[in-house]
Amino acid sequence: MRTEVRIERYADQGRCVAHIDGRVVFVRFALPGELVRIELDEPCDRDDRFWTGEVVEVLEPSDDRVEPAWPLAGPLSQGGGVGGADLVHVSLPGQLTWKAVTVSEQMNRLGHVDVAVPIERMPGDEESGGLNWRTRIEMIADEQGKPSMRRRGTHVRVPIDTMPLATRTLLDVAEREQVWDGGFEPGAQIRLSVPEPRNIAAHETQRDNFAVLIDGVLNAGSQLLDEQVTINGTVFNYKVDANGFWQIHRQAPIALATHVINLVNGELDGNIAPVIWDLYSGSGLFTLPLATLTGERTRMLSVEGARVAVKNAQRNLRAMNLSDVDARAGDVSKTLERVPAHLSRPDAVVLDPPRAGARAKVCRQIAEAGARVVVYIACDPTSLARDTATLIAEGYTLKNIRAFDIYPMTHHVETVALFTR
Ligand SMILES: C[S@@+](CC[C@H](N)C(=O)[O-])C[C@H]1O[C@@H](n2cnc3c(N)ncnc32)[C@H](O)[C@@H]1O
Repeated sequence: MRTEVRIERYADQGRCVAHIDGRVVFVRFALPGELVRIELDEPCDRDDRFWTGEVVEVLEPSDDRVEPAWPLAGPLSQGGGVGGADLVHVSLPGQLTWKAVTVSEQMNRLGHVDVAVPIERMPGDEESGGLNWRTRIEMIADEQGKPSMRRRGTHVRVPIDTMPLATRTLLDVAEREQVWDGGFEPGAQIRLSVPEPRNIAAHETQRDNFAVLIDGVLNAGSQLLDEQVTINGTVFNYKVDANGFWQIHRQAPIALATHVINLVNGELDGNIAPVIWDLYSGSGLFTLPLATLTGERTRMLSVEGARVAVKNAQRNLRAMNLSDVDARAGDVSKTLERVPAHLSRPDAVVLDPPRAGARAKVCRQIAEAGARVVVYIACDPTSLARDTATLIAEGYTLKNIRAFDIYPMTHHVETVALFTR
């Protein structure tokens, strides 16, 4: 069913809100203030609490509207529908406004704090129009064995021969490894991971620093990738599993780790022997700089659920002779129930949980351990806002909050919040 609506405001998941006869409709590819014709998703029953739909025609456009730079990810009615870039119809400044409003709204609604959270763009993104930032991409092989993406609301797989959000280095590797030519098992998951070269000389001798994984199994390149991150002038080298977690935007590891270190150092106030926890620590992106760039005799506990990532974190720590870090594999909440005495009273806690957030139990465990400083890195502002309410109830104050646009063209945003008590 098609109908005309006036778009009111931003909602979640890259959608906006409109109303039809008092009923909420979540609309894809819309912008506040616009008058648009939408196609409602079927089924839309009288008893539904809300409906969803997508813009098919823009009658009165917003100033923030642009032609999609990647039409395949745009609206279905314009031949798009493959997902992966739900703000592709929004100008780059408009994307920052969208994210700033949604983060502030969530912090207000669920965290009960009134803060403006401007969003900071990553270096290079303006020049590349919000494209060419992903160091990791995933696709599915279609019936002909070619890389493809599924068109929303259908079983149709659209073959693709490029990925505009991928870095130029990744696209070069894909070309060289003839990934776009196909030859994969239909239905297979194809994942490419290509570290961003930070050092041109090293890059030339590191032609195998990439991975093509098919259904999680290495098909070409290396299982163990070399990532390099420079933080406040110090170079850190990381071994990372090609299947494991690593920040996707080519600039995110630098921007996030630098900000985290600066926040922690700003709060430790010259403490030369602090105890620091790094929770949800992955391969040690924050652990290594926290262990070396804070106090002279910093002692640390890091906790990560993925065993392979912990093995790599331990390898990364050994390579830097960092013996004062107890890098543990396990669930964060369970591990925090049995922390060795010398690490049990942290001065600062850094946590970077998955999308669902740390949840109330972990926030309370952090508070009970007596941490004065908490640095929370969040990929979902809704979870951050919920956990903010718990931390505030535990006596913390939100002292600083910044957000980073490490997912251009999508509604996703990374927020870093500093709490003190
Ligand atoms: C957003 S990533 C952050 C990793 C790391 N800080 C980084 O930036 O590279 C979240 C990590 O939490 C881990 N994780 C998820 N749930 C967990 C849990 N309940 N206990 C421990 N680790 C968990 C995941 O395996 C993942 O590595």
